[in-house]
Amino acid sequence: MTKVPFPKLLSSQIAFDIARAILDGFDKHYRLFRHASKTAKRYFEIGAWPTAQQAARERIGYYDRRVQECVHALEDEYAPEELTDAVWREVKLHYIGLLSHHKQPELAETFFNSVSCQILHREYFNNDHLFVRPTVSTEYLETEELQPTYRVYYPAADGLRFALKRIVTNFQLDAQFANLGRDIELVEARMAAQFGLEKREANQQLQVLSSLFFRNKGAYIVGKAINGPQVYPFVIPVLHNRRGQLVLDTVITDQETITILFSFTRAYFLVDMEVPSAYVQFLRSLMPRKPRSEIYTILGLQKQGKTLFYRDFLQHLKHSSDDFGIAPGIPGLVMLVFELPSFPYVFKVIKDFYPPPKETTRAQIKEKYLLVKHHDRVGRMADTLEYSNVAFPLARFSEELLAQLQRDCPSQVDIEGERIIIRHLYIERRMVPLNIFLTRAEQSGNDELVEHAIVEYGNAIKDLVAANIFPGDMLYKNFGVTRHGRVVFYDYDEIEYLTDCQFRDIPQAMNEEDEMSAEVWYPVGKHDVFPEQFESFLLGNAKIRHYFLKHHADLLTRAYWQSHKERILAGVVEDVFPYPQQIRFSNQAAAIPAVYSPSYLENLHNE
Ligand SMILES: Nc1ncnc2c1ncn2[C@@H]1O[C@H](COP(=O)(O)OP(=O)(O)OP(=O)(O)O)[C@@H](O)[C@H]1O
Repeated sequence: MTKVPFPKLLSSQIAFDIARAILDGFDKHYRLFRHASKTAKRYFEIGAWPTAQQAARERIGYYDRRVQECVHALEDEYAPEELTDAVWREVKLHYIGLLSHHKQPELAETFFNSVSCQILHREYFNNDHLFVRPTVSTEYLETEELQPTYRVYYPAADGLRFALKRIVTNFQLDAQFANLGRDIELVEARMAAQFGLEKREANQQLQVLSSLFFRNKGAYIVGKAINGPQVYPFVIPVLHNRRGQLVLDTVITDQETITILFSFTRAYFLVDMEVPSAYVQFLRSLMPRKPRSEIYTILGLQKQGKTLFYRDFLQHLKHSSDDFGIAPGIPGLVMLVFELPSFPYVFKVIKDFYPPPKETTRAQIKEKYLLVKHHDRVGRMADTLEYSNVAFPLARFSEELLAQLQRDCPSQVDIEGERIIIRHLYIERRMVPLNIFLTRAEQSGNDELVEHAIVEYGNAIKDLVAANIFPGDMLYKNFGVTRHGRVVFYDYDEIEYLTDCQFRDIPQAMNEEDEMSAEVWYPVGKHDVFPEQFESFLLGNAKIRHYFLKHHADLLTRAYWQSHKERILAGVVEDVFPYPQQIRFSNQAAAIPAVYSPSYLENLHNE
């Protein structure tokens, strides 16, 4: 490709118009995105859970729709020969100019890339034509903003209780609290005990993000307390009680629990943000180990998350020297999974052929992965990033991996000089496969760990059930254990909606021959599930069997599955708590100050 010199003058007539059209496309996208966050507040106030879930799902598709709209508009307006690379360079320069007062420049740059990648040829995918690196700074952007990103409260002036009350009432939720005064006292007591704020340093303050975080049936107040050099993150979940009144359910102060709340295994939050980069910066101060890419993603800005992830990946490649190889564990029948040991993610490529008993197609597998992307992942399904045409350095692929890719996924692999291009892949957080985790725990004689893993495994299945997901294949190899010891499902090709499954008891054998038969002698429909059968393929190991039956024997009964299916069909949206039950105020009588009378506690439990 001949290099076009940097333009001394912007001379293209159409470049400005194209830049303007792309930015208008982005602005429309972000307007609708913010609108969805605003309506989330209303749905929360009135408890319209199914509508809220539906709206959250729809929002995920907004971005691609706006990109397509913009691409079509440009293609309609301009002939391909007008969109030369010289023109596109000027488009980018105009675009940079247009972003100088923009509040979401990083997102607008990504939008520019998404549109450009559909119009330009691959050979122009470089920083002259796209934002391979960010150009417009997001630093201190919010100082120009009308609404501050976070509000500051000074407990020293009027007391912690008053500050907390103002924090909650400033959100102006249009719904009744059951007993806000009582809840505030509970928050105050726990914060005082855990943060030790009674020793007041001159800078003592509470900083609270100005918008609530909505997800499922909860709204979350996110902030931090500052006292001298100490910073204490906190999150206060606001929920509805059984009577539809609002309650402060707890205050989460533990860093790890806060990190899990923002985990890659959960649905995206809806947050009304004028300057998203300022939200990301604030959240990073609460969770310094969480990459910015994951924070953008959990805020529903998943394209930005994907862009940043890819930049981080390229940087990591540059600064590492280990080789890509097959991921440890039992190889998949439909996926070839590989890893770079120094990088905490795995890469999954759909194979070209699937041996029996798999009956599926590439399109069906992609559909299942898409289903998970749009569904509430309830902390139990890993989010995946989907990429097309990813280039890797060929020299860093182990021989075994290269041979397997060429054997199992020939349609997905192209070798271009020193690069190997994979046409389509999913990237997902690396976990320890549960089968490996259990074997290691057993070999080390650590029964507590085996029990923990089995309790978590059953809880993972139960959370999925509550979210209307039947995992299909529940073998341990299809689940992983996260850094925080949580068990998460990651094999989606056999996933079904629970409400599409027929849960059945194994029929009584009519004769001895059937009874003794090693084969299934009764007719089985495509969506039939026989929970009694789980025992034979899950509980071969005596220790695992013991712990499973101790904690999750109900999963082996048809009644369990059927009753949950009926609840979902009746329109019940189950509560799934993204934090431990023990820390809920209603479950923590012991931690409640003695001033509260027993009848007071009783009332609290009844709500
Ligand atoms: N996120 C992950 N972290 C670590 N290892 C993983 C991850 N995802 C998959 N693996 C490894 O790759 C293997 C195959 O992955 P996966 O179960 O997704 O493939 P599959 O082809 O759908 O499997 P199946 O044959 O059960 O349908 C797993 O058994 C596990 O060892």
